[in-house]
Amino acid sequence: MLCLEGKISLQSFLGTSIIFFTICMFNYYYHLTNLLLNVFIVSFFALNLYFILRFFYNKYAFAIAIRAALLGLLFSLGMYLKLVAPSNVQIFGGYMSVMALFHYSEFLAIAIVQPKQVSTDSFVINHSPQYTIAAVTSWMEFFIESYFFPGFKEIHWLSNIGLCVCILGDVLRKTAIMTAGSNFNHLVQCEKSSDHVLVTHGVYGWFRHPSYVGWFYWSIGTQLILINPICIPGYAIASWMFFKGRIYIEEIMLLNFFGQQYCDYQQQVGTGIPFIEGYKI
Ligand SMILES: C[S@@+](CC[C@H](N)C(=O)[O-])C[C@H]1O[C@@H](n2cnc3c(N)ncnc32)[C@H](O)[C@@H]1O
Repeated sequence: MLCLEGKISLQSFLGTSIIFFTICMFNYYYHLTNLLLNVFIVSFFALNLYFILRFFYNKYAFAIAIRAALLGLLFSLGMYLKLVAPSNVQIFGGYMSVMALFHYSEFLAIAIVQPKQVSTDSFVINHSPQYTIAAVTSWMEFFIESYFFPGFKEIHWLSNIGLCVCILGDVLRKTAIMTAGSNFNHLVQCEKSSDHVLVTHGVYGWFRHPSYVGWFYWSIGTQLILINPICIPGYAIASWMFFKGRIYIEEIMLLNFFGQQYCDYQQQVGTGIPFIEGYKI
């Protein structure tokens, strides 16, 4: 059974996705309004969402509902742009949908496996200042290049490869969360809880850090979608450095928790991210 927070988020995400996508498609097929007007209509509804949700939900539920609803709106707006925007902007629509789906499904996955710990942080929207700076930098690169070299952003087959990388990365990450279940936590745990067990089956039999492997490739995939020649290597290097540090710290804790059992696991299974060894005794 999905917890209350999960249900609220699902209703809000699906509600706005379906409503806005239907409005956009109706407009698109019957040529009722043009693209810019549609973007304006969706933005106007987004403002109204605030008041509608505030009316229905208490403060806590509202904080979840508004985030999920806005992500649903971003998801549907992205799909719409992918279909109807000028050719050099279409790929930004795909990027918007991928981002929205990733952040919403992070929340939903935690709501399923860790219902007692789910909070607005579970959307990982404001993961860290570096994450936000990286996102804004990639948007700037996209729009500058799309203005000066529009043809460059029309290599759709390349962008679609990025889309596939993102989908596979996200599926791997969510599979890892589901496999680890209540042992999974967005924050690296420094104290072992009594019910924490070492997971080594399923995707944890392929890689020691499958959710990081998925996130690593997903992050590079987002830049491939945007065909951002500067951010593609930039994201690869930044993500690699981030996960190298994260895995090192996490494995010190895991060795403390599970001792020889974790040592044996390290011998049998690699981290999954190229050239990252983890912490070895
Ligand atoms: C954000 S999760 C990441 C899990 C793992 N590194 C991955 O990439 O799938 C971090 C939490 O998972 C726990 N964890 C990591 N690997 C684990 C494993 N194989 N079995 C059980 N718990 C694990 C850690 O103790 C930490 O609190």
